[in-house]
This record gives sequence, C-alpha cells and structure tokens, in this order.
Amino acid sequence: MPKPSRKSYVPTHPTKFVVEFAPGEFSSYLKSLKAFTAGQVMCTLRGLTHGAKAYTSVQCGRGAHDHIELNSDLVYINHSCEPNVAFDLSSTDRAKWHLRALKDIKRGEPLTFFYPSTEWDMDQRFKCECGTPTCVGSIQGAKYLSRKELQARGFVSPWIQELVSERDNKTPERAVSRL
Ligand SMILES: C[S@@+](CC[C@H](N)C(=O)[O-])C[C@H]1O[C@@H](n2cnc3c(N)ncnc32)[C@H](O)[C@@H]1O
Repeated sequence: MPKPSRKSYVPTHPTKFVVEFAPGEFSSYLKSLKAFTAGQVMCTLRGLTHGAKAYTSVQCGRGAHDHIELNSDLVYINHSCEPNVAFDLSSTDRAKWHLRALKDIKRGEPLTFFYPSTEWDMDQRFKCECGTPTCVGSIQGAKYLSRKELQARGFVSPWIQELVSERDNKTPERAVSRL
C-alpha cells in the first residue's frame, strides 16, 4: 500500500506526525505534532520495500532499481523549494536511513523536502505550488536543474551529486552528502 488512505487511517508515527487529509488526489500533506530542532534525526526509516519508480517512491541510489516505497505516513511529505526536512539515505547501513530536520520545526508545521535532493528523473512531474521566493517552478528531478539550483537546499544525496558532476562533465568534488 504505497499511500495510506483517509478511510480507516491509523497514523504510523502517532507521537510525531499526522496526515492532514484534504479533498483532491494530491492535496493532503504531513504535519509535525511536535517541535524539532535543525539537524535532529526525526525518525529512522522502517518498513521500506523496493519498488518501481513512482510518484510515491524515493530514490536510494543511482541504479535503475534503486527506488523504495516508504509504506508509511512519510509518503505525504510534500515538496518545497525551501524544505524543512531531508530524506538522508546516504549511509551504506540501511538501518541509519532517516528523516532529518533541516530547520527548526514548530508543532503543527507542514513537513516538506526538496524532491530533487533524492530524485534524478521523476516518474511524475508537477508545477510547484510551494510559493517560496526561490521556487524553481517545474519539479521533474535533479536532471533538469543546474548545480546552482540544487545548492542551498540544505541537503543533496550523493548519487545526485555524482550524476550532476557527470552531466556537467566534471569530476565529483567530494563524495559526501552535502554540496
Ligand atoms: C507523494 S505525493 C505527496 C503527497 C500528496 N500531496 C498527496 O496528497 O498524495 C507527491 C505528489 O504530491 C503533489 N505535490 C507535492 N508537493 C507539491 C508542490 N510543492 N506543489 C504541487 N504539488 C505537489 C504532486 O502531485 C506530487 O506528485
């Protein structure tokens, strides 16, 4: 079940997050039930399954099959061009894959991540409605953004850094998770 539905909803992280369901196929979102501080690990990722690239999947490497389904309320985290969380799947130890706060987050705040921080070429593009000053407009993956556009979002996955460097015909500057 890639996306929990409103019917018979049981929160997967009841002390931390809750889905705010709204009418419309893609109008729901995840909000925080408590405050987090910048840099804090908000939760580790459990119950992941491999699956085909989809609008619900998160990329976890550069291979064709490196896509996971979250199988939890975390799938409701919307994209923002000025995100407050990051999916950090950069460790070789999958037990360390986690959701991290990029900013101080208040109770009740919607959670957002920068989708191109994990996704190279997305299954489903959309026109971004984040409304932030640095909005890049069309969200289709890192492949369609410049290095400069990818920078300053707080976090970029290592495979995205490598692919950007190859695309730009440059040697990767460093194989770390931050640009
Ligand atoms: C995994 S879903 C996220 C939850 C989604 N809002 C829902 O209700 O199912 C990803 C989809 O949400 C929508 N979405 C997420 N962030 C958005 C944004 N900043 N602007 C417009 N649509 C967005 C897009 O349709 C995208 O394909």
